[in-house]
Amino acid sequence: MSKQFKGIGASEGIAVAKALVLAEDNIEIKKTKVSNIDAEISRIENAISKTIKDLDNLKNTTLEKLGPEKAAIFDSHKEIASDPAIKDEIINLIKSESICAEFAAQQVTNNFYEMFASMDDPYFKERSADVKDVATRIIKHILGIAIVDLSTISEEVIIVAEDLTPSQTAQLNKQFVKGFATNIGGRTSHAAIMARSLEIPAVLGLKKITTDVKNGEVFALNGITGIVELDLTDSIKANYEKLAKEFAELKAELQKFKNLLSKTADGQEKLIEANIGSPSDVETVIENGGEGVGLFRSEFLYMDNDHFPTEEEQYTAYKQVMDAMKGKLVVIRTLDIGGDKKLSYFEFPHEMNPFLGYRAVRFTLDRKDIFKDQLRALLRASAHGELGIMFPMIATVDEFKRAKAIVEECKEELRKEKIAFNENVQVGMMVEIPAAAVNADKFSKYADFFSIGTNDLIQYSIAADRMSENVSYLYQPLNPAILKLIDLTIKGAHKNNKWVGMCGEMAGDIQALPLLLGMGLDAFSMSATSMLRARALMSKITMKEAEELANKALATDDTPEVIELVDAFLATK
Ligand SMILES: C=C(OP(=O)(O)O)C(=O)O
Ligand SMILES: [Mg+2]
Repeated sequence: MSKQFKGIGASEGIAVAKALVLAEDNIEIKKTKVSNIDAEISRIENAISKTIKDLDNLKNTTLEKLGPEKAAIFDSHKEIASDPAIKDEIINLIKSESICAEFAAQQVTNNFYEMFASMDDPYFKERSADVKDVATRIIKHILGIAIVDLSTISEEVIIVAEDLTPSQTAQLNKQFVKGFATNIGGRTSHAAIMARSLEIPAVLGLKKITTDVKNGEVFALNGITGIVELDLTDSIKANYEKLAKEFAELKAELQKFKNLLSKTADGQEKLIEANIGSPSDVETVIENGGEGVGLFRSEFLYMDNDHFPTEEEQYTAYKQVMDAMKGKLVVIRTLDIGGDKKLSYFEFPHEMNPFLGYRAVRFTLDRKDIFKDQLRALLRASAHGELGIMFPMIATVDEFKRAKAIVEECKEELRKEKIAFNENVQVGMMVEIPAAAVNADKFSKYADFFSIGTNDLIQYSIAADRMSENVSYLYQPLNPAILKLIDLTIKGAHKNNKWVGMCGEMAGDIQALPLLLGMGLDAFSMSATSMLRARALMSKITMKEAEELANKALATDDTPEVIELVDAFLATK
């Protein structure tokens, strides 16, 4: 019998290969008293300069292999290695306690590590891994321990390790490293980000995979499901090999769609776009052939900050996205804060139901000062491409009109200040509250476009918290009641010749795609890695068959019937 372990699928793909288990760096360091203090100081100084040299080399190879953004990790490593505070503390400890350099280095870097690791903020938690990586390198240099170079691997393996440090991942050669499995780490750890850039399948957070699998043992890893399987029988192994081959073929097939327009089989053009949370996400959008950004969740600019970002700070971020998208439509949503999205520097009033409370446009309409900083930044960014400004959580026509009036007020200010902006910038709204969906034909008299936010629309329509496991059985995008609200929204927009997109997760759902096409959705905005699959499927569907399917689905009584219809339809594609 084979054995299965479940971890976090952090980078898609399937691999079957021999395990290369990396031994943990358990370097034993004794507290040794020394008499020659100067000699110890030169040992630490030499080790730090060797470390900095290594990091320069790693930065250069990463720059060549993965580009500037990934190489930047080694700048932060270099900052740690050359931090005078760390070096001075080590030297002071050597002097005050007359101890050896390695012990002092371990002591000081451990303090920094623990300080970062104990912070609540995930950013700093992850920086602790950087401190550890740099510290290990310095200590190995002090002790003259060889630093394993993973770039020399010359047979096909899956690397198994406690964690993979950024410097280790940067050395991996895709030709031989077929995957990696680690005890710790999650989807946002460095190892995960690197794995996705290198397109190496990875399963992280497997807890004790370094002891579960033996060095040299052939095992399988599925980066999509997060499953790792050991003690493979011949037939299970063959099945994984088949899946790996199919995955590789599918990926190659999808690449063909990268530079194609999104079209149905009968030539109806649509837009397939991406949702992003920060300017750095744009790179992946372009790599995956995105035809625009359908949702930039601007709240991340506010959440990753210690103050409300200024007009200038926001303008810089928005302009960066506009420039990178080179004239393709970029829809930026104004601040959608409140609910579960909190700010460290602002206290929201305590409410019984924060998701139904003071949030998003309800907050910005109340805090015109904060709203205007954002709107001015957005208008200024509109001069650099094709921008859509979008308001979240609009519930009434009056709210939309009030928000739009503030845009007009900002435009007037900018005109007076002779600051450039696009006079015809589109101003639209999210449809994520049932009241807006039901009356979409009224809203579309005023809004230039809609984007359906199904993540919230579903939870508000079915009264099922999108976060609750207990009621997840109710949270069904394919519920015919949800389809009816989507249909009303699309018809309501088209009645006044406005376009309508979708930026909730449902837009990237393969089962939903034929139905959305059939109902007439114009733009589909999803995670960047789902775009090519959606474009490929779209190319196989005619509008006529999609419309017939949607009509049948709208006439059903409940979700299982819709699923049955869609699955039968997809089986023919
Ligand atoms: C896209 C949406 O917004 P968010 O997930 O940010 O609430 C939505 O509600 O569908
Ligand atoms: Mg929402």
